Amino acid sequence: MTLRLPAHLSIRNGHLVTGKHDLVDLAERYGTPLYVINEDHIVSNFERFQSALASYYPGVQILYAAKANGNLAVLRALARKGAGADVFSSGELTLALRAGMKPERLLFNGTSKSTDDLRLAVESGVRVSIDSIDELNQLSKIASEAKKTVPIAFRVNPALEVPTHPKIATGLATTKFGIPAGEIIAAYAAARDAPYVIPVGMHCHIGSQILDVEPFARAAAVMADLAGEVTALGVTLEFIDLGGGLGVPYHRETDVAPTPEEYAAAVMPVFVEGMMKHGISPQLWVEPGRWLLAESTVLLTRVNSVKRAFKTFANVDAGFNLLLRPAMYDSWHEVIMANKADQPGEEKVTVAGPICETGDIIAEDRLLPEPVAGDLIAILDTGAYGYAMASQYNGRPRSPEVMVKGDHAELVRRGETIDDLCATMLIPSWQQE
Ligand SMILES: Cc1ncc(COP(=O)(O)O)c(C=O)c1O
Ligand SMILES: N[C@@H](CCCC[NH3+])C(=O)O
Repeated sequence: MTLRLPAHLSIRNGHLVTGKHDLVDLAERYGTPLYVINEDHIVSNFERFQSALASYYPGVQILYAAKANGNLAVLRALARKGAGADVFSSGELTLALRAGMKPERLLFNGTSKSTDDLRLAVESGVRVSIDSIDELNQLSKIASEAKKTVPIAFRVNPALEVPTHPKIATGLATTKFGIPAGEIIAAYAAARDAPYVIPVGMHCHIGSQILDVEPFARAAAVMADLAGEVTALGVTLEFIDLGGGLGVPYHRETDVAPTPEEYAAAVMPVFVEGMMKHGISPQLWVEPGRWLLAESTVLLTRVNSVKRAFKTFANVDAGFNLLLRPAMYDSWHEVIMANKADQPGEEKVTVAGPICETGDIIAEDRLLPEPVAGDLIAILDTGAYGYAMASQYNGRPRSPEVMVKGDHAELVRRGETIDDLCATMLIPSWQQE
């Protein structure tokens, strides 16, 4: 089996290597489990995504979906290239600002923002994507008290079916996301009349891990039509945000994933024609997360023991505490024996995590070199929604993250310790005698 490896990975002296860095050496140096992020790969993905779109339309702004991995080093790598961010909480908003992103390039998304969230949005000068009329009224009140005008967008629910896992399809009529397209004009009219908010944008996001470009083109058409209607209402749209969602080929042998160029070729003519038809030229914003990050990162995990019982289990030190996707969405991640990367697969191996749950299986029945305790397994394509969804379940401190760039390799998040597990806990007074 020859896998199509992500561009930053190669095999040298039998070891899996990212850029110039031997992953077996990095695991020795930093211990396992360990996330290893390749910054060069992220930056080159960013540049490629941006130029694919910019070749059709001048005002393109990429807002990285910070939920994919909110590490400051990742945000900063992208901020230095001019990225903004889609932020979905006060935490993500603050991280993006601390990473150096400009407030006017941040869109504060979310279906359920608290009063504190809305206050922070007003204070920090970001754009806010509003998800209901109730939220519009709350924001208007808070902004009026602060006497500060807030630029807003509405999140449109375009009622589109998309081919992806039902848990990550966000543009269906029945999901919790957005305002139905049929009610959007009334929402802009309300915003136009509400004090201290100014409608300047329109937002949608139809779902994630979408491997077909056609739904994105349909969403662009819906948005262009609505933009025409909103403009007729007297609103000046400064941006239209088509969200993220472009998928990656997790099944590296079989998945056919659209490139950013194919995405652009499907979406941009629809978008550009719509803008010309309505005589407007807002910026185009997009919010990729997975496409920028997924392939940049491997999760290294050590084999603690091997058990041959019914099937061959390689019991490793990373489970769904560190990579939830297989347990949550039955997701597929390729696994490679990083210390035997040039050896052929000989045995069907099930890579099982250390968590006390039957579902804690990272990869099932994969042809790998015969495993022994001490082997190092690399789980590929774990840069998006990997560490970001990690937990301390089963009393397991979260792993470190290392970033590599050219010759450099440095920790960008230290590993938690067992003391960290207790650090936020308090013993109640009645237990202290
Ligand atoms: C509002 C919003 N924007 C962008 C994204 C990023 O999606 P993806 O990582 O699939 O590009 C998401 C996640 O699905 C999202 O909810
Ligand atoms: N967490 C999901 C993606 C969610 C996208 C956010 N709306 C995944 O791992 O695939």
